[in-house]
Amino acid sequence: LTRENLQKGDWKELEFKEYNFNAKGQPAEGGHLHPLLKVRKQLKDIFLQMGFEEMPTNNFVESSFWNFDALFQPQQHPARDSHDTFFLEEPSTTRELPEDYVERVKRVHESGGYGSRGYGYEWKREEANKNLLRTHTTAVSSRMLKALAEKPFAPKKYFSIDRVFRNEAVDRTHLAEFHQIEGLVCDRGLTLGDLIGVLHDFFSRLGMSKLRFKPAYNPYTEPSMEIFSYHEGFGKWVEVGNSGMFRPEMLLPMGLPEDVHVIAWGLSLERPTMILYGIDNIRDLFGHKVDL
Ligand SMILES: COC[C@@H]1[C@H](c2ccc(C#Cc3ccccc3)cc2)[C@@H]2CN(C(=O)Nc3ccc(OC4CC4)cc3)C[C@@H](O)[C@@H](O)CN12
Repeated sequence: LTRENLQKGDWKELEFKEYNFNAKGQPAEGGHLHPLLKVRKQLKDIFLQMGFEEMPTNNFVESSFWNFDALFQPQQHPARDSHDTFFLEEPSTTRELPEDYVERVKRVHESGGYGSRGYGYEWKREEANKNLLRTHTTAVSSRMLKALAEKPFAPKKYFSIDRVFRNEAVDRTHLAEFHQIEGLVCDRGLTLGDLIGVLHDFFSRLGMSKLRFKPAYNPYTEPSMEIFSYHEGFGKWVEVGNSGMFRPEMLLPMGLPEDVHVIAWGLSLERPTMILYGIDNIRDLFGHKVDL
């Protein structure tokens, strides 16, 4: 059969096989939910069962003020460098900030207060005004805690699961973005023991009952702890997250009562998903088809 004799209509002379309408068709491939979304739902259900409320995380763009300054993260901290953070060209600066609160944040960075020595550097407003892609969902936590401080105090339990962006070299296990999971409990008189207790409760619901804690450092939490869990499958201890108590230099400028403490912890969505689904290249989570 060539294009010419097809066009000429010679096909009419040809013998065609009868159609067999009883032949079975190709089995249709069923769809399937993306592994990340299944693990996200599983974690959201755990938080809801523990009585946590979800925080509104639908703003990927954030100001350096809420992402760093409000968390008492100093302006010269390496994480605030463009090597680690995606700053926006347009709109490059944030429209408005709560001026009275900004004044208290400036002061606590420069000269401390509330029992803190501060950092003793000249804090710059233009640095705080810079817009960026949020580097952690802790930026949302700071907004929520400030909002809490504006009302008569009532204890709260919040969580968030959403995308965060880091200007990092991408490789087999790192992309420029990942999903951070964060939980926090805000109440009077909370202690490190309460943090350890809520971590045991949370991670046991993920099947991780043996936990170990290691002292760590975050600019916005003191004390801080890395969280490890014994993974039966691998027969070794796996780092499953980070945690701590937000510093007074973060909470008191917001206007929260002095006896109110906040315990918080975080982990990623990709790590557990890759382990639970045996995916060893993070690129198999995004982009092309995942062969399950
Ligand atoms: C730059 O990325 C950091 C990311 C991500 C992370 C780390 C810290 C936080 C945080 C926090 C925080 C601390 C204090 C107060 C508020 C938030 C959030 C995400 C994971 C956190 N990690 C992580 O998710 N590990 C993990 C979690 C669950 C899991 O479950 C498996 C079924 C068994 C397995 C592993 C720990 C490491 O993977 C770490 O190397 C990578 N971390």
